[in-house]
Amino acid sequence: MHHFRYHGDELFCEGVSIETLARRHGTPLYVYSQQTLTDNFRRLDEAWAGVRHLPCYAVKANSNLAILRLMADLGSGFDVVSGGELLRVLAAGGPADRCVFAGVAKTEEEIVTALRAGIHCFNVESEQELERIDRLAGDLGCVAPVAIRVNPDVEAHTHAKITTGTYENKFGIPFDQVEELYARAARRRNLWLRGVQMHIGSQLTRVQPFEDAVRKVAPLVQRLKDRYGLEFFDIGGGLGIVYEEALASGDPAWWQTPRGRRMLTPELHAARLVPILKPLGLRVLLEPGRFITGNAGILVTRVEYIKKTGRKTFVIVDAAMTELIRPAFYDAHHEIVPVRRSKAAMVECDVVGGVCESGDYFCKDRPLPLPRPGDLLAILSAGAYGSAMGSNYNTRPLAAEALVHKNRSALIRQRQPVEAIWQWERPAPWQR
Ligand SMILES: Cc1ncc(COP(=O)(O)O)c(C=O)c1O
Ligand SMILES: N[C@@H](CCCC[NH3+])C(=O)O
Repeated sequence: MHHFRYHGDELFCEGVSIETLARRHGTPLYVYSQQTLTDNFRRLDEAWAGVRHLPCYAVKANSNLAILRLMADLGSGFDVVSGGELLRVLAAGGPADRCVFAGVAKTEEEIVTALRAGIHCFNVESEQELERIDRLAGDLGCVAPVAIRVNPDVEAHTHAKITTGTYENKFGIPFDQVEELYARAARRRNLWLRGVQMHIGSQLTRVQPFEDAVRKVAPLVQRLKDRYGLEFFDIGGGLGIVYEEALASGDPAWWQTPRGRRMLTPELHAARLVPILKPLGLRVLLEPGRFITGNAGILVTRVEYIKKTGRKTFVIVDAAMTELIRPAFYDAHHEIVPVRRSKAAMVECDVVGGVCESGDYFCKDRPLPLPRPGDLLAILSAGAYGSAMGSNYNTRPLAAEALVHKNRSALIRQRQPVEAIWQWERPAPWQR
């Protein structure tokens, strides 16, 4: 269950009013519910109780230190995709030996950082990367734990920009080259073949692609395990969440939404995959990102102006694509609700930000109770790939973030001071 509810006409996160938070911290403001984050993690963890497993939270979804600290306290591992994400996890008190490191472009510096920290495993995405890791481990006099990321070439049936497991994508090693590559890797002296990894895409709302991929890869994993004594099979993340009826359905991933849309649940996901995975006798690693944080966060924004063009009604707000780029980038749907419910007439609106891009919108032609300047709106399901994809475009400071726990709230990221945006810039020496 997520914990964003109306009490009377006022929207709350757990026991704290959103209006109060907006007054205290200003807008645009991200607000996260600790209970929702905790419930989501535990729900997924319990769904997989039938097999030895470790959820490794995908840091890219939301990398705020307080959220990483919470995940570490819940016993999560971490999936990182850069040296920076690894250092964040360590800064948050997360254990290096529960970090898996994916990414197609790992630099020498990142690999050395990860080797020195003692990570659980590199998820290797090319033969050249494997050679590089082997050489750097030799230089450091250590052995590098590796898993090869398999690209199983299955269709994930999700948005084209977030599918990762076909040969059209840059990720992983083509399925039919994997066995050969393990054989070559086994001959290298500084590699420890520890597992196999895959990840087919994000925001999957059907179990079938997961099942297709796991069924296809499992026999290969069995052979590799027999040959090299592997410890784990990491099946990645990708569990989708409800976006379209986020508030009403009350649940981050529920079998059926109020309007009858069928969604994938972690229970169904596990129920279909555990029977295929358990006979392998390996620990199963999972890399959930969106499922953990997606519906645990909202973006609170204030209406600045209303503008009618004769063709459109624009609700112009103080958040923009710099705070939440998903609608601009993927045409993603995010539910938008008033922080204080009103009886205003429903009007078809475009809710837009102030960035100088026509693509800077949160919704188009959507019926909303027409707000007035000064009103607050909440953009829902914004906890994953929201703040984490924030940018300084148009010299806009990164938004503030607050975490709510029952009746308490804390600012877990202060709004970026505007001068901080240009603090590393300077005129060239020949300028005035
Ligand atoms: C390798 C890897 N693992 C995990 C994730 C997390 O995905 P999601 O947030 O969809 O669970 C991603 C992003 O798609 C990824 O690329
Ligand atoms: N950023 C994307 C998902 C990409 C997942 C990372 N591989 C989103 O907002 O949906």
